[in-house]
Amino acid sequence: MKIAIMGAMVEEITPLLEFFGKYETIEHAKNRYYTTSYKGMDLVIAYSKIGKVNASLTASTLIEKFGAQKLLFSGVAGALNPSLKVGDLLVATKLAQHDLDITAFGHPHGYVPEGSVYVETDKALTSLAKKVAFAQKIPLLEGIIATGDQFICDGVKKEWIHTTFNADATEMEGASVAVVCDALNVPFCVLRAISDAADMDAGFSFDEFLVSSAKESAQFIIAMLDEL
Ligand SMILES: Nc1ncnc2c(CN3C[C@H](CCSCCOCCO)[C@@H](O)C3)c[nH]c12
Repeated sequence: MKIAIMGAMVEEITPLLEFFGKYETIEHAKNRYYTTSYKGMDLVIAYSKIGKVNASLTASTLIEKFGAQKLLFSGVAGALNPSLKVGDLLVATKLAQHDLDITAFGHPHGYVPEGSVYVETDKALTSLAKKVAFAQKIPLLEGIIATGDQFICDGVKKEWIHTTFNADATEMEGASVAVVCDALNVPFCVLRAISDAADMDAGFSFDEFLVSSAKESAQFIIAMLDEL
């Protein structure tokens, strides 16, 4: 079984590379792909760089070039749900693009013809995440993620995304990974640890908690590998 583990920023995969210790590095399309093996599984690890376009390229490459049969995304996110605090873990049940907008033609936010507002994650992977959380007595929220090519750092935009998509968290890559995995029929999950509240203090909070929250998400992903 070949499993891809993907992040957007180097900080989101560094904890993984440190855990696995030794790996091969393959350069491709201005990206680096790290291959290793773990408990009989072939792993390919990469960070895409920030944003939906970068994430789409990396997710596609992980599947089409490296043959990933499942894809796990690990990273951080901004909280939209007021009950989510820095360090809390969220596993996505479905994801939408909050900045995809052809509402001028009567379509809902996040929708384009032949598409859908939401893409659902793999139910088996989501329930595996819940099982791991239960076993480790870690609170894990199952929720909706709204993705867009913007770092959200003001209350008005935060509330608009929260309300429009009933979203629990926001980030900049998950929904594009979802579209790619759905189109290529690869089971995927998106796991995020909260780094900020997507409000006016988000930049400072993100800077302070990126590394610790990224590590939390990565450690949870490793715990999921042990149960895969
Ligand atoms: N509130 C928020 N709004 C949108 N996304 C997020 C995310 C999730 N990731 C972090 C990173 C955005 C941060 S850019 C930082 C650049 O620093 C580079 C140093 O200059 C991008 O990959 C999405 C955490 N909080 C968010």
